[in-house]
Amino acid sequence: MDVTKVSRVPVALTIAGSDSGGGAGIQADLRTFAFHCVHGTSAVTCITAQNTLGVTRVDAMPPEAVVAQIQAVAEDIGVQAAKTGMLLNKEIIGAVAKQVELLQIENLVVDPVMVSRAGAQLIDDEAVKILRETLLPLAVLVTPNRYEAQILTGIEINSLLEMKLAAEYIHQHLAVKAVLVKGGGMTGLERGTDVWFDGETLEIITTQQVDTKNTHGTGCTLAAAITANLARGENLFTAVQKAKDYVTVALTYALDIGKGTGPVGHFYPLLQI
Ligand SMILES: Nc1ncnc2c1ncn2[C@@H]1O[C@H](COP(=O)(O)OP(=O)(O)OP(=O)(O)O)[C@@H](O)[C@H]1O
Ligand SMILES: Cc1ncc(CO)c(N)n1
Repeated sequence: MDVTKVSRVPVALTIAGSDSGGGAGIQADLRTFAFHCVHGTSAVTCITAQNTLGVTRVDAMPPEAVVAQIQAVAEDIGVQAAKTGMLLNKEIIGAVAKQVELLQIENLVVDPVMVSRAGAQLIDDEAVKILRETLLPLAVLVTPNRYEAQILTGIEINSLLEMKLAAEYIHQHLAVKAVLVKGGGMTGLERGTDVWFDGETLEIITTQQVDTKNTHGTGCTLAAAITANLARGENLFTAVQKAKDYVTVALTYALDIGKGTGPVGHFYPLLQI
């Protein structure tokens, strides 16, 4: 039998927390990379005990362990694009930012995980400050949800207009190249509509609204799909548009598991083939 070797495969790195329930974090990211035929590598920042009902415990990794994982991947395998998710504390955020700079990791997507879907703040104010000062300036894109955009801007977001104002504010004041304010946490017509701003173009990115309660991991999945598309060489805006389409299909195939908010169906679109 002939042995076929894939000699060139794009590599993406996720720097994020583990979700024992398998719906968000590292688990969602690696499945999303795999769906996009991108080799997924990871640096685990924390271990969450989590299911569809919520998070019951979080254990942080030592920052040195996070650094060692990033270095092991970057120095040998190489990284075409990377994303950060739940970074948890200021020590891990600072250490990650330093490595991204040292190893010259380009195509960095920062999903600034700060608030749980239930509205609880996951990282303290000092960690938000370090994130703003050290990591955001290194990102090609930051993807806050409604609540994270509120924390980053101080603007209360209840409408599309306020999402636009927040996107403009984040670009102007936080030294990021581009921003996508996500609308999964909005109500009414804005639910599922995102706002993109790169300093020149403000775009409303929308697909059809999916009527499901099972939306766990949508944010991780979107950022991971953008990262995978960047690793494949897409330009940033196309990477975002394609990722938005992927999340919408994955939401359509969301899994009705557990008693709470189930995860999106990362591979279920394949069942159609
Ligand atoms: N019901 C829905 N219909 C269509 N798109 C949705 C829906 N809910 C979320 N989305 C989309 O999913 C993506 C993720 O946005 P969301 O605001 O849910 O992120 P998030 O709060 O960070 O997610 P999570 O914390 O659950 O991982 C966005 O593109 C958003 O528009
Ligand atoms: C580990 C982890 N990362 C990110 C999120 C946000 O969805 C979550 N719930 N858990």
